Amino acid sequence: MTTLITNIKELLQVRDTNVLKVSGSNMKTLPTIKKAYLLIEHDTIIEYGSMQDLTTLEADQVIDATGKIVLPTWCDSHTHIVYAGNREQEFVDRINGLSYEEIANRGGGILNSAENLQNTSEEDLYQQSIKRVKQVMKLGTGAIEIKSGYGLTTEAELKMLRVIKRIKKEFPLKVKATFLGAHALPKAYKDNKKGYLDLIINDMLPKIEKEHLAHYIDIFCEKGYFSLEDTDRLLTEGKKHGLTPKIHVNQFNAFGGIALGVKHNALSVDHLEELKDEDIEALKNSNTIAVALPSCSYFISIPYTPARKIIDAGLPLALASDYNPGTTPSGNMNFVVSTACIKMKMTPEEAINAATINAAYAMGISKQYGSITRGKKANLIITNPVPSYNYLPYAFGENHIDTVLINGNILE
Ligand SMILES: N=CN[C@@H](CCC(=O)O)C(=O)O
Ligand SMILES: [Zn+2]
Repeated sequence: MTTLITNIKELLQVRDTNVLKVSGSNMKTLPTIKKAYLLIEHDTIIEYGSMQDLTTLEADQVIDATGKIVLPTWCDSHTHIVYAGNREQEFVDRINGLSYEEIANRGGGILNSAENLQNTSEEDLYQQSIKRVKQVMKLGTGAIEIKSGYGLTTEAELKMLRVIKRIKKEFPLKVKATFLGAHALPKAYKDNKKGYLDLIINDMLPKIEKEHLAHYIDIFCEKGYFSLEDTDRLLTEGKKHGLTPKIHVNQFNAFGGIALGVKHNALSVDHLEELKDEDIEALKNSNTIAVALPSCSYFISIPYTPARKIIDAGLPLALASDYNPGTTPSGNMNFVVSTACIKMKMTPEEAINAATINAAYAMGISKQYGSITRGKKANLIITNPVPSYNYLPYAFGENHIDTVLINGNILE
């Protein structure tokens, strides 16, 4: 099966195979081809170029993209899209004056979602979660990382990871699974953090490895959750089971978690709403990418990750949704890109780079996803007719997507 897209107003993010992420001032450049075509064979991009160089219109399917922009689908490298129920009551509680921390201290927050999930069957959890997966695919997400972390018992963590595995099997988008057993201290271990970490290390990790349930290991390295010492121990143990670190860090407090992540060769350090100069220094000359989650800052009114400081220091930055029931009940990457431009002063070029090629890097898939490159997966967004790509983040809140293709197939 071949698909030819013709008359593309502008084809965005055209890259050579060897570009796996872009850093610093290079993020300001978004390579494009105006008046372009793109040819897909089965699930793969095989050719593209200027319309004037197109020699044949022969293909099983031709899509005329006159006036439209084509770009790679979003890669969402940080989500908690598998969860049960919602936390709309906490949303109202926060409007009425309670903070995220106060709600958590009352047994709400992550523990609230964990209780709900523990009482939800695997089938029900799957059904609730795939509604959101279908939604984000329509919004242009073609690859997604999904974390566990609302189970907090061996049984419930494995349930979450099996649901993620099933999503991976049943849906065409690329899925990477992350084990986040150390998301919060469950009630049963309120005064026994060591006991809970022992449970994760001695019981959960071997089972996860045996069933091949995760690629990455995460921990909420934060005051009131898990310390540097806990993080060091868990990441060391996780790596023994073949899991690469990707950690939640510097969301509310900066106390050295980024340097620790870099020490463990973490693929990404995520959140970074609080950032010190030494954190920036720690990231320099590392393979670890910073991931910002602007929808989380928006929803719970915390500072935005200082993107300018990160990029202007020559570092790469990725953007992700953080889709979860507590701090970000939205997986809309179009909103993430707009918000990064509006609130974090990222240029449209930087934001699109951050949500495609750099986001693919942050989930370890940039060899196959995140740019328009011969041989990469044909995961594409075709927009409605728009004046330019600047219009996409500019006219925020409006759906600019006409068609999404995943593995070369039009999403119905
Ligand atoms: N900060 C830790 N984890 C999630 C939120 C968890 C929750 O409140 O349910 C996050 O990334 O924002
Ligand atoms: Zn998160």
